[in-house]
Amino acid sequence: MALLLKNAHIVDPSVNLDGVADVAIEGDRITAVGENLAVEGAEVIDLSGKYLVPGLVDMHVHLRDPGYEHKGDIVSETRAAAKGGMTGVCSMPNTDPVTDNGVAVEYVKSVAAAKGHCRVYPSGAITKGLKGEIISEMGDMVAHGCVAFTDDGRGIQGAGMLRRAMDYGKMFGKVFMSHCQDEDLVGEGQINEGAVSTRLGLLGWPAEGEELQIQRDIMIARLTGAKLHIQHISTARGLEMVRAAKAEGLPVTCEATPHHLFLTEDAIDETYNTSLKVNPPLRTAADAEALREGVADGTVDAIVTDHAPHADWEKSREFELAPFGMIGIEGSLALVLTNLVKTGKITYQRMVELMSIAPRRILGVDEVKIEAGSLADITVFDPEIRWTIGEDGFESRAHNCGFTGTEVCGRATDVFVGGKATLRDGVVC
Ligand SMILES: NC(=O)N[C@@H](CC(=O)O)C(=O)O
Ligand SMILES: [Zn+2]
Ligand SMILES: [Zn+2]
Repeated sequence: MALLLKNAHIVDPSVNLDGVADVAIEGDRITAVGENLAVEGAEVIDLSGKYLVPGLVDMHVHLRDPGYEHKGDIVSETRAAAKGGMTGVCSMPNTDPVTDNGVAVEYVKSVAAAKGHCRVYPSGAITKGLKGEIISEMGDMVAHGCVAFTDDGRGIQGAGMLRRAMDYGKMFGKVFMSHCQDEDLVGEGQINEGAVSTRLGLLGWPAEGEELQIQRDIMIARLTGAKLHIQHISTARGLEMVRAAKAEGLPVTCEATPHHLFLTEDAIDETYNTSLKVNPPLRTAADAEALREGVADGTVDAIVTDHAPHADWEKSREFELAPFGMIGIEGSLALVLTNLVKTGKITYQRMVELMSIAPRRILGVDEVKIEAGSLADITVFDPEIRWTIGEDGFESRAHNCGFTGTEVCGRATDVFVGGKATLRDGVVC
C-alpha cells in the first residue's frame, strides 16, 4: 500500500531540502516530495513536529553472528539498530568463523535479508582469521556483497602485510577500514595511559599506540593508492594526521564514536565500570574536544557507534578480565542531537551528512535522497522527546552501555527501509 508521510520537517542537504513538506512512498521508492500531497488510498501518517531525514547508517557495528550469539545476533542487534533510528549497518567481521570468505559473507547477508530489521552491509576481513598472515578471499567476498575490508578487533600488525593486501585488494574499489592499534606498544593496556590509569592501578594504553598505525596506514595508502578509512579515532594528534592527509588530497576518511566524543577517561573511577572499557580507550578531555572540533569542521566524516555487545557475565568481571567494547546504537542519535545539534555545534544538515550521507558514500552503497525515485530508506525523529538511556532496557541482547542513566533529548519514532516500516511510534516492527 502507498504511504503518505505528512508535515515532517525534512532535512536533506544532498537535495537542498530544509523545511516542512510531505513524502509519498509506493513500493520501495519515494514517488513524490512536496507540499499538500494527496495520494488516493494511501495510509497517511502525520509527522507534525518531527524531522524526516535520509535513513541513518551506522557503519561500524558488531552483530556477533555467527559464533557469539550469547552476546547478540543478527535479529537482536538489527532490532537495536531500528530502535536507534538506523536503516542500515555495516557489520564487522570478528565473528566465529571470521567473515573472511564468500560463504561467511553470504551467511550474514542472507540471514539479515530474511530476519533483519535493517539493511546489513557486510564487511569482510582483510586477512584470514584476522591473523594478519594471509590475505583473505577478497574477490569472493565482494562477489557475495562485501562492501569494505577490515580486520576490526585487531589492527594489521605488519606494514608489509597491509601493503600487499592494499596492492591486491584495491582492484575491487572497496575501502580499507583500519582499527589502529600497535599491539607491541599497547600490550595489556586497559585504559588511556595517564593520571587516571596510574591512580586506578590499571595498565596504560598510550595514544601513540593508535597514532603510530594511523600515520603508518596513511603512508601505505599513499604508497598503494588504496582508499583508507580510520575507524573509531580517539586522539587529537591522530585526527591531525587525518586532517593533513586530506589536505594532501589522499583518499582518507575517518569516523568517531559518541563515547570518544562525549566521554573521557575521567568517567572511569574506583567503581571500575567495565562498560567504559573500550578499544581504543576513552581519552582525555582535550582529545574529546579535538574530535568534536573535527566533527564540526569536516575532518571527521562519519559518526558510528562501534556497537559491541557483550554478555553481562563477561563484563561482570575484574576490569582486566572484561572484554573491550560498549553498545551504543540505541542512543547515538539522541546523544548527537543533545550534545552537538542542540548546543549549536553542528546543524541538522551536518548531522545528516555524518550519520547518513557520508557512511553510504564511504561504503559505496546505494545513495538515498528525499526526492522522487530514490529508495525509501527514511528515519523520522522527534527532537523534543526527553528520555534516559537504558531506562526501558535495550532491544540489544546486551546491556554494556557506558551512557546508561544519561538524560538525552530526541529520539527516533519511525523508520522505513525500502518503504517498509521497521519502527512505528517508537516500537520495532
Ligand atoms: N571496540 C571494542 O572495544 N571492541 C570491539 C572490537 C573493536 O571494535 O575493535 C568488539 O568486537 O568487542
Ligand atoms: Zn576496532
Ligand atoms: Zn569495532
